[in-house]
Amino acid sequence: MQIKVCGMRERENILALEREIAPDWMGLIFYPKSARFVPNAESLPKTNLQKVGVFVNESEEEILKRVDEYGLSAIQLHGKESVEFVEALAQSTDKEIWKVISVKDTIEWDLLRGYLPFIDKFLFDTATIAHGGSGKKFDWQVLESYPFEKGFLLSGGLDESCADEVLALAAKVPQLAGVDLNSKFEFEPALKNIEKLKSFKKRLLGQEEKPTTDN
Ligand SMILES: O=C(O)c1ccccc1NCC(=O)[C@H](O)[C@H](O)COP(=O)(O)O
Repeated sequence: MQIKVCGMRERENILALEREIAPDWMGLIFYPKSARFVPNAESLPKTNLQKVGVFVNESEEEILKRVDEYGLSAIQLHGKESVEFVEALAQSTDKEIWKVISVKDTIEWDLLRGYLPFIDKFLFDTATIAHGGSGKKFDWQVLESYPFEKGFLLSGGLDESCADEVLALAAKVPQLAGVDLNSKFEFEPALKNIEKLKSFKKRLLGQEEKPTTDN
């Protein structure tokens, strides 16, 4: 099960994330209206973490510029990007492309089919006017009918208490490849609580120490 920690920006916090959590992915948000917006590359520390850039209805030119500038390994499209847009982007880059699906109540699976040849993952997040970072969960039951082989990430309001529920869903839907953690693990926007992340990771990956008994 992969872990993505999204909305990182602060130098020492990123270094602590790498040292203490070593997630599979670190998300950098390039949507100017987000409170977690990353304005420039200079303030970020050097890190070996794989970076995914989060974009909302951004132009291909701007996305590719950020890919080079920030050394992104993946591109997360978090707006209303069409299949045609994603196809063109896939022809211009060898980086992973993740398409976000914003979930209200139901998902029309057939509408997603067109993205499949051009993306590496779907990411399911809660629909919100701000596009992301809502801290709200959607009803994960809709994912139980996920019809594709392609892996996906689960996002939207995940918190410390979710680990068992995530594992239960993964047992039913093995395409669930990982989780995306954000606002429920923050002291303030873009400043993550490393201890909370640590305890969630232990629970999710089954490394939690079991209490010992005396007999
Ligand atoms: O987090 C933001 O501020 C944000 C704003 C606009 C578009 C995307 C944004 N975040 C992208 C993510 O992938 C978040 O991790 C995802 O929305 C879940 O956030 P949360 O509900 O806070 O766990």
